[in-house]
Amino acid sequence: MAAISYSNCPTSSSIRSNSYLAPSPSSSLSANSRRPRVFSVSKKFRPQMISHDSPRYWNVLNVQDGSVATAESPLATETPLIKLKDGLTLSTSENESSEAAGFDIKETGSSVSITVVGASGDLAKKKIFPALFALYYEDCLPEHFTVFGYARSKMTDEDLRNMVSKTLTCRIDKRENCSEKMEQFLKRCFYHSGQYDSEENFSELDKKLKEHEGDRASNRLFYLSIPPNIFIDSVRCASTSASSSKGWTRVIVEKPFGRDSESSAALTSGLKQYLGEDQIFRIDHYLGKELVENLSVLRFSNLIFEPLWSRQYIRNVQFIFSEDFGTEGRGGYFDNYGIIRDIMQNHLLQILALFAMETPVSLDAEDIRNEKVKVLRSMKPLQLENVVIGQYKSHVKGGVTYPAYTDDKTVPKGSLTPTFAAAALFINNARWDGVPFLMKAGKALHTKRAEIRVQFRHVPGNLYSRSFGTDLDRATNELVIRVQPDEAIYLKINNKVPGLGMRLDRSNLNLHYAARYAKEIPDAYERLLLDAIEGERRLFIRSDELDAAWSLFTPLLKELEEKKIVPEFYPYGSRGPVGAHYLAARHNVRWGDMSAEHTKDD
Ligand SMILES: NC(=O)C1=CN([C@@H]2O[C@H](COP(=O)(O)OP(=O)(O)OC[C@H]3O[C@@H](n4cnc5c(N)ncnc54)[C@H](OP(=O)(O)O)[C@@H]3O)[C@@H](O)[C@H]2O)C=CC1
Ligand SMILES: O=C1O[C@H](COP(=O)(O)O)[C@@H](O)[C@H](O)[C@H]1O
Repeated sequence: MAAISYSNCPTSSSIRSNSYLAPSPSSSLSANSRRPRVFSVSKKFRPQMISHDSPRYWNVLNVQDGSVATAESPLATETPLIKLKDGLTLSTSENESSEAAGFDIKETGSSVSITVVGASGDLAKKKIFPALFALYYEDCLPEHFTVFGYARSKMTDEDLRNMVSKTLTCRIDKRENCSEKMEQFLKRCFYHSGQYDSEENFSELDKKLKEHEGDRASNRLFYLSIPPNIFIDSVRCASTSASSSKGWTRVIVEKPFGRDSESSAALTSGLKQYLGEDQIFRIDHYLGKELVENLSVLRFSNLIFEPLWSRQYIRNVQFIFSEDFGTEGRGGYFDNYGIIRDIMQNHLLQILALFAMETPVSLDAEDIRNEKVKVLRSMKPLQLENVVIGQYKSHVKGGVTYPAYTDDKTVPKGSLTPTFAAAALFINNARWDGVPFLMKAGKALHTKRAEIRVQFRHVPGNLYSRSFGTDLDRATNELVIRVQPDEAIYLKINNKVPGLGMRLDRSNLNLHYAARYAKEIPDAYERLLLDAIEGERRLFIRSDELDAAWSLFTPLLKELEEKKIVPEFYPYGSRGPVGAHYLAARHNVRWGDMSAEHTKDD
């Protein structure tokens, strides 16, 4: 039966788990929620749970008149409430059996307040507030929600609204009622100025939050959009003075999660002094990108890919990230981290884990994260000989001078911090033994792009090998998942050029998102914020994943720093250090984005 949703939100988990591919209705539910629950009691309302299409929405049958209502599950709200349409709420003691559960009708609903800690900062302005507005525009936020900005800067509610309004867009021009929606959204935004280590200031925030929450069950989400050295202080103050007493409290933590294994472990134990692991949402925004989400769909819902997904057919896999701008404005932060910590250890490694994992038991967060962590734990720590590092230098092009990394005033002169790195990694398991997984990440390169390239093996005894000359690599299939920009999935195949002769050509079977779908793709932060509100942890990083990720990179990072390895300098706007080609060649790999036939379109 189709779920009846009272929300128009096109991206809520109810819709996502209810895809046309029709996974089993319970496929995205936690183990606890899989058992059908039957609630019955009061004379007036005798709702009976008949299906749960998502963790968030349950279809509830009124056994008296046979009508079906969509209810928000207590699992989603983490409060013992089942919210029916029209603001009615059934509260229940969450009885697991089919025994009477004791419903009691209250005319309230739960509220969610989202506090952006560090609201005056770059990320808040650039990503978080716009994502919240987009969710509001799409009707994805709960009916009773409030957004609070918190930072030291002195601002009024009105100042915050002015600041936020400058970055809000409806993403696509001429969307209906955009300015009214913006006004309505801004009315829900408030500001409180305070120190990050002041329990008193957080108590003041708590008071303001309570004024907005009223009698409702109150759920609170804190987004730590602040430098990492103040994460723990903020969490201590938020949890002791501003956590919810009648609902859930969750904290989204932004990267960097430490600089190495030790600092990451210290951060985790610091956070866990005040929060349970289930309250911590470690964000890696690459996991929220549409094509990264699609990776598992592509692999597990198409018969043609999964059988090929192993060392038997795949020669190598490449994860490529490039930006055509430098560290502009973020040099101070970047110099302490470098490209390996900024991009490889998190974004690219997370994609690798998703790419290489075994089929999870279900789409449950824990099942997926269990498989990802197994991949990470099967990998050898990175060796220096399998890494190339680079740093961009100044370059003059068309009369314009592009700066060197060290020209940034916030970067120490003579800094050896890499702005580019290439690496070869290996997964020591039966599926991937011997297959090089190459990563390449760089700033100030010739293009902005993130993609996954899967290069397949040669066709054994290829009948047409003469048509390819001596370069058999040109004849192999390559699957490209272009994460951004201009999202696409395409497969390079060999085909005959039409005509009477027998000439072969290479063509792309292309799923080009802009051509296939009229609808714009939501920003990663929208998906992740919605998931955090809904308690969906699949796209957030669990602490054991984080430990395993750091174990792979920490020895290398220490060696680079202790030996003061000098990066290879490459001109701003170039294709990066040539060392990356030698590294690939040593593993019999050619970078897919560098091949002679690589054109702008692919
Ligand atoms: N910006 C980006 O694109 C990305 C950022 N991140 C991460 O997100 C978090 C926020 O990033 P971003 O917004 O760029 O950070 P900002 O440097 O802009 O800092 C955010 C806010 O924190 C406060 N703050 C800054 N420095 C200090 C300090 N030393 N002590 C106390 N408070 C301070 C400031 O607010 P006030 O002075 O008003 O208190 C500032 O507006 C960081 O952890 C960053 O690494 C992750 C991915 C991308
Ligand atoms: O986490 C980070 O990501 C951005 C790139 O994100 P994108 O979504 O714009 O591709 C990168 O610029 C930044 O250095 C890094 O910290």
